Amino acid sequence: MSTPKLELVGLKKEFADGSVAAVDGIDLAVEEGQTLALLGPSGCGKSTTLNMIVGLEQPSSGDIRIDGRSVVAVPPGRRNVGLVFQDYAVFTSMSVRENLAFGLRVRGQRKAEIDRAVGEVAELLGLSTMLNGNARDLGGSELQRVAIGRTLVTRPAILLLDEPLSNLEAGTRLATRRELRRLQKEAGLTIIYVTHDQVEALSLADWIAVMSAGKIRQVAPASLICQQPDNIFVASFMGTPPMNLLRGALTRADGGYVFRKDAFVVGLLPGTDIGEAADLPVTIGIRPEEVRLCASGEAGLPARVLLAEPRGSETVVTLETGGQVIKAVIASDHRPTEGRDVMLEIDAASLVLFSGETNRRLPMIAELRA
Ligand SMILES: Nc1ncnc2c1ncn2[C@@H]1O[C@H](COP(=O)(O)OP(=O)(O)OP(=O)(O)O)[C@@H](O)[C@H]1O
Repeated sequence: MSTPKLELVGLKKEFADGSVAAVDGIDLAVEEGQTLALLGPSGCGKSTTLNMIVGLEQPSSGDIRIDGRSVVAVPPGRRNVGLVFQDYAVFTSMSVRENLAFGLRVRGQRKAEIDRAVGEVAELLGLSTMLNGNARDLGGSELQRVAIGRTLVTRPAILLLDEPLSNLEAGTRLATRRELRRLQKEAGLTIIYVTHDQVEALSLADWIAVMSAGKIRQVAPASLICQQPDNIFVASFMGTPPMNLLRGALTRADGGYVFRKDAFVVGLLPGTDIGEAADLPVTIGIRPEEVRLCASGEAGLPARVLLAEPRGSETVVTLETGGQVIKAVIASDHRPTEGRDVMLEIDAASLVLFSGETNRRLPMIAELRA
């Protein structure tokens, strides 16, 4: 296996005045050319992690390796890591060109080299026609691109982006997101992208690391993390709306198992062997996208529609079934009326089980079946 571009090993940060660790022993590897999103609620330790990678904060313990070499003792300017904050850090008294050239000029590079590097980065970021304009005349998206460009001209081995889109309004944010995606593909950069916005993380990153309370709860490909959360924290954090989580018990039935919570009963695939989980308390995870409303006359679980909230082509439906309240996401053209009785179907192969004791995912039923 190749050496990861960046590796965090048991990385920990305790601030002098705090009783809890802001970053509590995290392990993470990012391969060259990958974009990894560090995703988690406010205060979970994302920025502190970035600050340690770039060298603005010193770890309490653990190691940071770039290309296999520890950089903990290397001063920030020599780590070859670029950090872009949400506040653009652009000099509004300067032109775009001067802003882009700044980092190379302070390093004493020759004018010809600076011009070439600035030209390349401006081209990559779609700023070529704006080079002579003043930064104070730029809009939010352009300012953010200049901020990224100022970092890119120094050719960082790793680019760290800390909530780079959060100061932009919705329309500009979408456009800048597309620009970032293109940049990342064209320049083959290794990027760590900090955000609390999962839609942004899912659309920009190849891998997602979900953080809470200073710890990494799961690292998984963006395409898998919603379907296969490792634990209840990730299951309840990912997805809009997140997975329905019901705590109940498994009992054996007809050579397979059923999950029961009061009057809510759902069968698991017959013949599924979930070993130690049998007769133990479990939490079942039902993705809202896997709850289907049956056509009229079709048999299913009886339910009542409590609420139907359209959001464009999809509608989030809140249902009461067997004494439980669950959410379903269905196509808006099949939107049911509030208060109506319906039948629903839940695909047994899509259910996710968590141990009631450890809150960790038990082997996926779908995996066992494969
Ligand atoms: N310089 C500091 N001194 C003391 N505590 C700090 C310091 N910086 C951060 N913290 C604390 O460490 C924890 C993690 O903060 P951090 O800013 O890394 O989280 P975050 O996930 O980036 O949050 P946000 O999304 O709000 O920026 C918080 O409890 C915060 O109050």
